[in-house]
Amino acid sequence: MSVMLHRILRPALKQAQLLSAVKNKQPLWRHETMVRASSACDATIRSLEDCLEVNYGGAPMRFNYVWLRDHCRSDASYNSSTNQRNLDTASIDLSIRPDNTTVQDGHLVLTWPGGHVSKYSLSWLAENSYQENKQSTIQPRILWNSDTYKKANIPSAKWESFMSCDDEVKNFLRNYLLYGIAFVDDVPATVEATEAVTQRVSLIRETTYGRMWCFTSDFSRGDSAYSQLGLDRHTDTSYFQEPCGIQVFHCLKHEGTGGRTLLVDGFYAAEKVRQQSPENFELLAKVPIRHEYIEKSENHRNHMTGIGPILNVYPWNDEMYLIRYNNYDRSVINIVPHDLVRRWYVAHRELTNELRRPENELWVKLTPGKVIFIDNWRVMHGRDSFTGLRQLCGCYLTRDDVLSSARVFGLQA
Ligand SMILES: C[N+](C)(C)CCCC[C@H](N)C(=O)O
Ligand SMILES: O=C(O)CCC(=O)C(=O)O
Ligand SMILES: [Fe+2]
Repeated sequence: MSVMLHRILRPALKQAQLLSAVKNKQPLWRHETMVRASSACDATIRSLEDCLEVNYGGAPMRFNYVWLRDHCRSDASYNSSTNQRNLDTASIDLSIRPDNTTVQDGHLVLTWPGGHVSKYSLSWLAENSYQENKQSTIQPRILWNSDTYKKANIPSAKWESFMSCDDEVKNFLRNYLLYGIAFVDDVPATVEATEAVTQRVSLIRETTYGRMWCFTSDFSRGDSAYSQLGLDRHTDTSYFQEPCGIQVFHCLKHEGTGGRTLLVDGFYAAEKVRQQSPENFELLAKVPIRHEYIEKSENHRNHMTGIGPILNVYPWNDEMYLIRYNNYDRSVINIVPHDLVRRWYVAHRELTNELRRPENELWVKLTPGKVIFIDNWRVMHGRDSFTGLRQLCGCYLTRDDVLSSARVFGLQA
């Protein structure tokens, strides 16, 4: 029974399920939904040609013999204090089969030729079976447009508790993972405080723009961000082979008009394209596009390029994980045959139309004290043109470290 519960909760929660789970404060994540098998002897085993079939509550699970030997958790094979493998996988006979197979005390026990014994808890096997994982999402998300984001009424974290209380950081990260944006309020309007806030969740990713950057419309760099011009929705550092994962902004000062920040959930728009025109979605996910940053000024010389499709999708479950969309920084298309080029422009237009629907635009005015974290692999940002002195500080964060912090809190990322 407990195993069944585990099986029902764990696979990819769909949008509606996610929303109602959030509302009812039910567990959303892998670690929170894990339910251990209580009964020891409800498994049956069948030895097949190259795998073992384990029947343990849900759908039959199949484990390849080499996989089983490779995943042995005995001290000789695995160091459970460092969580690293000791075993040399290349030493396993690829036609290995166990001499003996039994189930004892909720564990599968295998004796291999030569006498080595491997034990696996049945619940661990259930968690790690292909049958359990094939449909699961790596990153559950709630896709939004302006209306649904506002209706969700997500609270901002507050500086005082954010700096002192881990639960506040956990809640903040939960929202960040689900929506791709999250706010911390009441932050002192300084670069130092902004840096301190980011260091509660991650390491700062230093780039050519610096570690913490503070910029204004002074044209100090060869980029339109350093002007008073409006900027259409885009993701940053599209010209990196690995675009920065997270962007942090804090407006320290604005004496003038305009300059609101535009936010658009790129995955929401791209999923619309996937539903309406799968062939266009596929073009955007396959055709390689180069982005480029060429800067040649007195103080800075840069030539960065990043090549990849606009939409990046995990091949095993079709889940989107990265959108690279920046029409300013998109470079020459010269590695795509002309007939594909035409079709790509049609697909790009459809995505752009979705991204530009007014109902998808969330506008916020960043004011001193309000720090925003933006998932730069998912949510686009832009701004209104503005007048007067406007000073923005912030930084990029290393994605791996943000996700690591989230996992340490038991969140699924
Ligand atoms: C954020 N900061 C002002 C430091 C840099 C802006 C980089 C702008 C560039 N066009 C891009 O989209 O990547
Ligand atoms: O000025 C802004 O609000 C944002 C500019 C921008 O797109 C950037 O700095 O990445
Ligand atoms: Fe930007």
